[in-house]
Amino acid sequence: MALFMINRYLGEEEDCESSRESRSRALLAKLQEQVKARERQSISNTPDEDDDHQGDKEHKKRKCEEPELEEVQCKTKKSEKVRKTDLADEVASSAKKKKKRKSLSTENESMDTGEKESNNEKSIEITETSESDIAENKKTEEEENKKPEESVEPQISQEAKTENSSSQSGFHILGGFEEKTVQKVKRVLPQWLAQPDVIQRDITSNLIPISEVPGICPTLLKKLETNGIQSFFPVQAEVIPAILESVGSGLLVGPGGYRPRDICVSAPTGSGKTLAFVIPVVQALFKRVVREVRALAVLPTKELAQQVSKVFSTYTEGTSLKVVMITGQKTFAAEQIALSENRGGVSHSLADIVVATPGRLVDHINKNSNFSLQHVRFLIIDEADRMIDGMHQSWLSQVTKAVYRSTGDTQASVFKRILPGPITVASLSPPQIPLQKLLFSATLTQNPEKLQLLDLHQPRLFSSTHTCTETITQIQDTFNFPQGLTEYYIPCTLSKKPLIILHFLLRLKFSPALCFTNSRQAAHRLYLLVKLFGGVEVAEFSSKLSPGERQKTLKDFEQGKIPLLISTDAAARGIDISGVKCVINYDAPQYIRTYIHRVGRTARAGKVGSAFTFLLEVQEKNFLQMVKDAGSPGIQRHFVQPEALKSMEARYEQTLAELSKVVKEENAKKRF
Ligand SMILES: Nc1ncnc2c1ncn2[C@@H]1O[C@H](COP(=O)(O)OP(=O)(O)OP(=O)(O)O)[C@@H](O)[C@H]1O
Repeated sequence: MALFMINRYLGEEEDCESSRESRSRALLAKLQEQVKARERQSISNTPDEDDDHQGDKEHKKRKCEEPELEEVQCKTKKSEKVRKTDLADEVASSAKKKKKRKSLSTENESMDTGEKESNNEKSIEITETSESDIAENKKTEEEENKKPEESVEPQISQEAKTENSSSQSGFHILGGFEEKTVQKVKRVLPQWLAQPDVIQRDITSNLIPISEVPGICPTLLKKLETNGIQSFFPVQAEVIPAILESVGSGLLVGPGGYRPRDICVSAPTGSGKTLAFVIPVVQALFKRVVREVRALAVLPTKELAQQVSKVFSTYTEGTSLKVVMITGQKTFAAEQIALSENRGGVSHSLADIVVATPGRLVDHINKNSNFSLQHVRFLIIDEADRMIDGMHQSWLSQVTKAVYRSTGDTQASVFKRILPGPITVASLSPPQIPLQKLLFSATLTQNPEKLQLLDLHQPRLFSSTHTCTETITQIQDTFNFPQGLTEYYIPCTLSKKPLIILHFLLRLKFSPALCFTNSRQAAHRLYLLVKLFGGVEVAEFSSKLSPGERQKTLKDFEQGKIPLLISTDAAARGIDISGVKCVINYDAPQYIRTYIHRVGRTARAGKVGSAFTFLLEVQEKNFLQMVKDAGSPGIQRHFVQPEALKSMEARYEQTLAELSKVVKEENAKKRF
């Protein structure tokens, strides 16, 4: 029975060593045969002019082959790495002999020599004569790796060609200028990232009745039905049983006494990721006896924390489980009171589930001595890619410290927590409460280096973007877009942008519409312009508003009181506003992740929606390439006829004049 599993990142190098050695031996034998044949041939040949030349060639070839032979012999003995070093040594020693040399730096060279030189620009040496040896050594090395079974004949004739051409110029240029098929650099991902559990992207045709998903308790099934959930979305049907399975042995020990695997989920915007963690976490906590903070959900913004806290509260309602939100919306003291109480001189937790923003969470860890994370079983990181980017705040290391903080209690507790190290018999005894990380995002990075920052334990990935290692050639991450989303771009000029917005709202009745700008100033200016133009109710949403104002604005927009909401990226991530028919990127987003989250405010939960991006001529090429590379199913061109805007132009000019007055007034007010 396997006691534990060791994951190795073997990549493509797996088992290459022995096959390379046998290939090297085969090549060596062939080369030796070849040399003997030529020797025989040269003895039998009568010397005429051509033959002399041929003899010269043969001599040169042999000369060229000698290092090749040596090299191959070396190869049979040494590993790939050592061979590379030998080659480098040969280059160096040959270089010493020749004094005249030049250095040429070229990126093409690195492509030609494939993996070996793919990372850096290389310095290529140009010498008068014997660099051909080096070149041939290199070639042999390459060809040996590529097609070992081929005869050496083509190499030699190619060699002769190179020599002919070099004899005209007097020196050899190594690589770079011949047309060669360039090998694409393949990205090698660790197995858990390369082979995830696949989640279906199409929600509507993959709904699973809630009763068919195993392990959900009757209380929660009833609550789901009460909240209008008859079926689970694909991400929920996959992830809920996986989390429930990891708490199969109870809250205090992992399955079989081992630490459970961390779970990462990458699924499109609006695919129902929130319920995918709320349901299993709530069900797992039903079993708890003493109230302690056992689940901690961390989100990047107050609005998102509020949204998630609301879902937790819905499913814990009527139970003894308590949800507390710490985001800075209330005062620190008020949050302290909500988190714990002092009874008989001993602090008792009042929360089972804490939903927090990282800044406020760190404040409580450092300044609230009654706030304990020592019993946390689930650490939920929503919008995980954004949270990784915010890692410079070191919130995660502070949380980890707080989770494994020693109480100073010298009494040996059965469930004492120590920072987990490698799995050994000693480390498994006594068992301890495991900390399981649950990561969720629509744009989870596939960059192992970034994910490494989260210190994941044997992670398991659920992803709707299934990419197999063999096919991955690009470095950029690819993502899945919601099935019901139609993407458009609108070629336009700066001055026409506001008119097109008005045309969309007033004529085409594209509402409710959520319009994104790249800055607070731009959002405010556009808001003023549309308001002054008249004919459509409009509101703005940005960090300029107070949390209360932001909440009210979102509510009014959701209720249909405001058909157009102009926002910064403050509303781009995670915000779930039902019924948004259309997203307009008034300013094209700079990053693909921003684009995916912005357009993901529509076409949610299996519904349809459209996204329009205004593009200036200079932006078109790069933007369309970025969207294509990210895996977009296709972005269509939508052209707005200038005639369609004509009738609005006079009023628009007038509005612009009014706008400059209003802006001046506002600026003057700010000064006083
Ligand atoms: N099984 C379900 N049946 C019906 N509606 C659901 C179901 N699951 C989730 N929803 C609804 O789908 C909407 C989107 O869900 P949620 O906000 O969890 O998406 P998400 O994947 O977290 O999106 P984002 O990546 O943008 O944050 C919500 O309004 C939610 O109530």
